[in-house]
Amino acid sequence: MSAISVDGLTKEYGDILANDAVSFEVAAGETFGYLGPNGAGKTTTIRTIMGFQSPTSGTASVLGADVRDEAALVEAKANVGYLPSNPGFDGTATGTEILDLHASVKGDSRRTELLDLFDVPVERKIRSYSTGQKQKLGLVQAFMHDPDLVVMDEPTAGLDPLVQQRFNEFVREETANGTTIFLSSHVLSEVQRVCDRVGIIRDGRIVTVERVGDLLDRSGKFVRLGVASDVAAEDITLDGVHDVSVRPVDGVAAEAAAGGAGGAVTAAATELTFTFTGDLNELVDFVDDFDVLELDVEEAPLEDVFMRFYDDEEVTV
Ligand SMILES: Nc1ncnc2c1ncn2[C@@H]1O[C@H](COP(=O)(O)OP(=O)(O)OP(=O)(O)O)[C@@H](O)[C@H]1O
Repeated sequence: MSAISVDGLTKEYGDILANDAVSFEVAAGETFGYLGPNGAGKTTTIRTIMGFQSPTSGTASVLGADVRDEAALVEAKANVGYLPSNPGFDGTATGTEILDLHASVKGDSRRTELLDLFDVPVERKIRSYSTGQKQKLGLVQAFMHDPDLVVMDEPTAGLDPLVQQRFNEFVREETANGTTIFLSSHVLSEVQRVCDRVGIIRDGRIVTVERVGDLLDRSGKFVRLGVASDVAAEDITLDGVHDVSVRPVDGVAAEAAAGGAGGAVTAAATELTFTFTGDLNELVDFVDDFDVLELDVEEAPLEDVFMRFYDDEEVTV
């Protein structure tokens, strides 16, 4: 049985089609990332699968309970943790009071362990919390009853890099222990660190659902190569190179890029940028023939990935 099954889910808000026949499955034990830019429809799907709003058409099930069957969903949700985006806790309550309330409904067998990990000032009133402290309280609340499935809407928003790293390790440990995790994000690199598979949504429609490794292989790398010679786009003859752009760099810039001190650099220099979908070993062999001043290899930006999917879609429609 899938932990989450979404089937033709459509949600309209008046004239706005926020989810358009969205379908995907999240297997039990999987960590699934739901990716998309602002306004793509992620929160709409999450709120619908959590039963906070009804679908216009289509359906979804959570731990086997159809979201349109209120009684079944309430029962299933005893085993689900949920972290909304920007959790809106009552500002006049303390963290402890919030956790006590949730504990009375679902339990809190892991409260102490999680508070040690995420370090929340639980004795203080929520209105004095920073954004990150509220988010950490939300994480403790989502996991403290040791649920089988945790659904999180942008869980790392507002977390500093150290806590983000702690969160990533924690998610990997939870997955290893068999918990199913569904999280939304608009940052591919973040999802890439913890998720097995991703679903990408744009303008309310699923663009792709695939394994993170496959997605990154198809998306390629963004390469910036600085060389101490005059190079044209046609000189980059390597398989897997796309969208080459060439910019001559003046002597001073070349010297700075090379980290050289003193003495003007007279040779021409070139900065090339391109997307690379080939074998990185071949890229390394290829650049060995140049006098390399700079080489950066990064994940392709998420927007480029989205654009490529749109291009693909246009071709096939
Ligand atoms: N209650 C609502 N009433 C009207 N329109 C809504 C409502 N909630 C969301 N929308 C619209 O539906 C679309 C999808 O919004 P949604 O919040 O699901 O996107 P999102 O992917 O979660 O975005 P973000 O990353 O910015 O949180 C947007 O155009 C949004 O303006």
